[in-house]
This record gives sequence, structure tokens and C-alpha cells, in this order.
Amino acid sequence: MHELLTVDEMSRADRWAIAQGTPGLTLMENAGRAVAEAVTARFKRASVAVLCGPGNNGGDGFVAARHLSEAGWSVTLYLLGEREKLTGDAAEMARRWNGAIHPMTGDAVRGAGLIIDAIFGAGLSRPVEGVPAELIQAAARAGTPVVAVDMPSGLHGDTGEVLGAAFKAVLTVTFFRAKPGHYLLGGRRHCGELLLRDIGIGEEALGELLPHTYENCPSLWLGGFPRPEFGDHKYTRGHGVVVSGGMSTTGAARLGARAALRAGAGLVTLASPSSALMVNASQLTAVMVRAVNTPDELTAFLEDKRRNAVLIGPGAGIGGPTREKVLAILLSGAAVVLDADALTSFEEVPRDLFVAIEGYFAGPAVLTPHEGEFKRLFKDIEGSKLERARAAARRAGAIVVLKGPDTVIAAPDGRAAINTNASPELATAGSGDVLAGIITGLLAQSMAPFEAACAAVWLHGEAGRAFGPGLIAEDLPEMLPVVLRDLF
Ligand SMILES: NC(=O)C1=CN([C@@H]2O[C@H](COP(=O)(O)OP(=O)(O)OC[C@H]3O[C@@H](n4cnc5c(N)ncnc54)[C@H](OP(=O)(O)O)[C@@H]3O)[C@@H](O)[C@H]2O)[C@@H](O)CC1
Ligand SMILES: [K+]
Repeated sequence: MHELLTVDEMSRADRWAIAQGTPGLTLMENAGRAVAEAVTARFKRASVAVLCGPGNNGGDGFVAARHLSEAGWSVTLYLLGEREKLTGDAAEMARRWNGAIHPMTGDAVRGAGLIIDAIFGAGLSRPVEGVPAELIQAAARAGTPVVAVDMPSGLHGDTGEVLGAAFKAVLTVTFFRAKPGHYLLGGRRHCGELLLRDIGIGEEALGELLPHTYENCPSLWLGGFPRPEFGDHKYTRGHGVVVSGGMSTTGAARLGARAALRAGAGLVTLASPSSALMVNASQLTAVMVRAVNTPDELTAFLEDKRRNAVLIGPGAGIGGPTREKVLAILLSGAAVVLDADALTSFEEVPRDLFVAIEGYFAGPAVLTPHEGEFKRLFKDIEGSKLERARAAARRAGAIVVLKGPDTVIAAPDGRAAINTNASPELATAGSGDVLAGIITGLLAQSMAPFEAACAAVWLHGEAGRAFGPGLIAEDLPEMLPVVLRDLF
């Protein structure tokens, strides 16, 4: 499992390991050595500037400098602040460093072939300014490769936010478990390659911490992923329903329906207004189409409980009729995916939606907003993308998939996953409709909603990667067979 630890959880893991008998000095030695080993394995020998900060991140820097120097590299070490002010393990590692300790000045990286950034790690507590900020600019101007210890200095480990300024590393070596900030957008932009190294903290630490943030990887949901078994027939694989928009906005729903079918739903029906029936019917083959016009007709249509997962929103239109249909679906007890217009339709009355989701008869709900739709429904929720998705999931009582290059999937119980496999090609019209359709297809097969949303986001990312340049939304469902074959 790919757990992510917050800065606070990481320092608790450190303390736990120390309490279990692994000295802090050993952890720091292992961390610094791992950095030196990563550097010697990846870079040609160069003159290295090791930039050490006043805390334990700097301590790791002293260790890395020692190992690189012992390996015959030319190392110049710069310290931010006074040596006498170093304490604890970092002070001891400074004693073990035999070379000179230069004061950190604005020209510390001039002429360096490689920079090791050990200024600030998990202990970043305020915006970076002064000499470190100057060095960040100088490194960027010179194009000197930067290897970051734990976090690029300036990047916050929990939020991925840049405080003041941050190094853009080509490689970041972190320890035990990555942090959310490594994978949220700022981290993706600043960390370069991310290497995770064991430094002697036992896996049992996780049993103490009970982390609930994850990188979205198959290990998180593969165990619950529906796979057809011998003897299954189409009805045992679930029946997805996608609500179509009117005559001129039917394409989005068809994309979703196709994706639901490709994701494994046994049957998929497009619930279409009569006016759009011909348009839809002329474009569909395996997906069925039925005339469903009003909220009452939708209620009647969903009385057949085999129709167990419903997508509404793509092309649905904004306003009262869409709201009524959403409420009808929630009352039916089917699992529901609310996307696009189905979300925006509740902009003025979000409470009505949340109350309906919490309703006695309501099935599981998955909300798939992009940033704009999110702001319309959760106007007052602020913080990092991770914090916002989590708070929204709790408020709505639903799974929230906050989309973007670093999509976050959050559950009301506090679990959250950050997705890391999205390719920029996914930013294309209709891509979100396909994602909503994949979720619907998995829900139809009775996959648990948090896991279904995580799996769908991952499959969507892989499909985009598998197709590559030139991708349009229509291609995504057609890539699912390849992706699924690789997955199993
Ligand atoms: N614990 C362990 O056993 C292990 C930990 N490990 C390593 O330790 C790192 C965490 O160490 P850490 O907690 O000492 O924090 P660190 O990142 O060095 O920074 C704190 C110092 O920076 C200062 N400071 C902060 N922001 C600033 C700013 N903007 N501008 C100026 N100053 C600023 C801050 O000052 P203060 O806020 O106290 O005034 C304080 O002096 C972790 O990332 C990993 O690399 C590994 O060795 C494995 C074992
Ligand atoms: K650093």
C-alpha cells in the first residue's frame, strides 16, 4: 500500500523508531548515505555544492557530503546560520564532517556542477527569503541540477505549496514514506524524480500512525475490483444508467455510457428525452436507449432495482429539471455519480443536495467536480487540494473526486488518495464524461464507492498514457481493454 505521511506523522514515525531502539543518528546516517548513493548512481562526477540548513535536513546534508567526499567527489559545504547553533544529531554529523564549513552566501552555487539542497525539509515553517531565496534563483538561472533531500526547500510537505520560493529539483530523495506535498501539483512541479528510501523505520510504525492518505495505486483497490466469473450473466454484472441531455447535448452522455460498458457493467442504458431519442439511437449499438422525460418517469424507470448505478450531469443542462432528476435518483437507492451540470444545478442550494445524499434511501454517491464546479458547491471550503476534497466529502456525505492534474479522491470517513498517473493529454473535451462513466460502470458491479472512484481515476490516467498524443475523449473507453489486460 502506498501510504503518504504528513509532516507531523513523519516526525511521529521518526520518534517511534527512536523509541523502539534505533538511534536518531542511525536514521540520519542512513538518510544522508541514501542521498549520496542516489547521486553517485545517477550523475557523472562533478563539483558539488552541499547546502545545509540549521535543522536535521541540514544534518542529512552533512552526512551526504561526507559520503560523497569519501567517494572521491569534490564537495564544498555551505551552512545557513552558525555552526554553534546546530543541536542534536545535526551537530554530531557536523562534527563528523572533516571538510570546511563555509557560511552560506548568495554566490554559494556559482560554478557548482551539482547542488544538494539540504536547507529545509519537513521543518519548513515560513516563507523562504534572503540568502536561500537568492540561491534558489541563482540555481534556476544557471540551470544547475539540484538534488533535494526529503523535500525541495520551500515546498511544504503537507500541501505541496511553495512558501516564498522553492528549488526545482531533478531528483528528490525522501525517506520511509512520501508526503502529500510530493504528489500535489506543486510537488509534481518541483520534485523531479522521487526516490523513496528505507532508513530503518519499521513498517510497524504505520500500525501506530494509522495513516489515511494514499498515492492512488492499484494496491489500494485491486482486491475489490470486479472481475467476471464463470457463470456470470449480464444481469449479475450490473446495469448502469446514464441520463442524456436534450437533442443538441447528447454526446457527453454517450461517452459516459460507452465508458461504463467498457468498465465492465453488464448492461448500460441511456435514459434519453424523447426529443433526443433518434439522435441517440442512431449513434448507439451495445448501449441501449429508452425514452425517459420527466423526474417521475425516471423514478418509474429506476423502480427496476437491477438498474443499480446512475450517472447524471454530462450535457444534462443546469436548473430545476436536472435538480429534480438528481433527487429522484437519490430516492431510488441506486448508486449515483453526479458530474458537471448535476453539480452546478445545486449552486444556490447545495444543502438540498447534501441532505438528499444523507437520506435514508439514498445509495452511495460520487461527486466529480473540477475546480470551478467545486467552488460553486463548496464556496467556503479552503486549504490545500487534499484538505478541500476531504472537507467536501465530509460535508456532502459522498465520495468527492476533485479533478485536475493531481486529482484527489476523498471519502467522508477521512480516507483520501492523490492520483499520480494523469497525462496532460487528458485535458480534452469529454474526458471528464468518460471518467464519470467508468466510475458508474464499476459502481454497477457493486464495487465500493471510494475504491471504485480511485480505480476509475487510475484507469482513466492509464488509458490516456496508453493512447498518448492526439488523444480525444472517444479514444479513452477504447483503451480500457489494453489497460485492464495489463492490470491483470
Ligand atoms: N527527525 C529524524 O529523526 C530524522 C529527520 N530527518 C531529516 O530531518 C528533516 C526535518 O528536520 P527538522 O525537523 O529539524 O526540520 P528542517 O527541515 O531541518 O528545518 C528546520 C529548521 O529550519 C528553520 N526554518 C524553517 N523554515 C525556515 C525559513 N523559511 N527560513 C529560515 N529558517 C527556516 C527552522 O527554524 P525555526 O522554525 O525553528 O525558527 C529550523 O531551524 C527531514 O526533512 C529529514 O531531512 C532524517 O535525518 C531522518 C531522521
Ligand atoms: K531540502
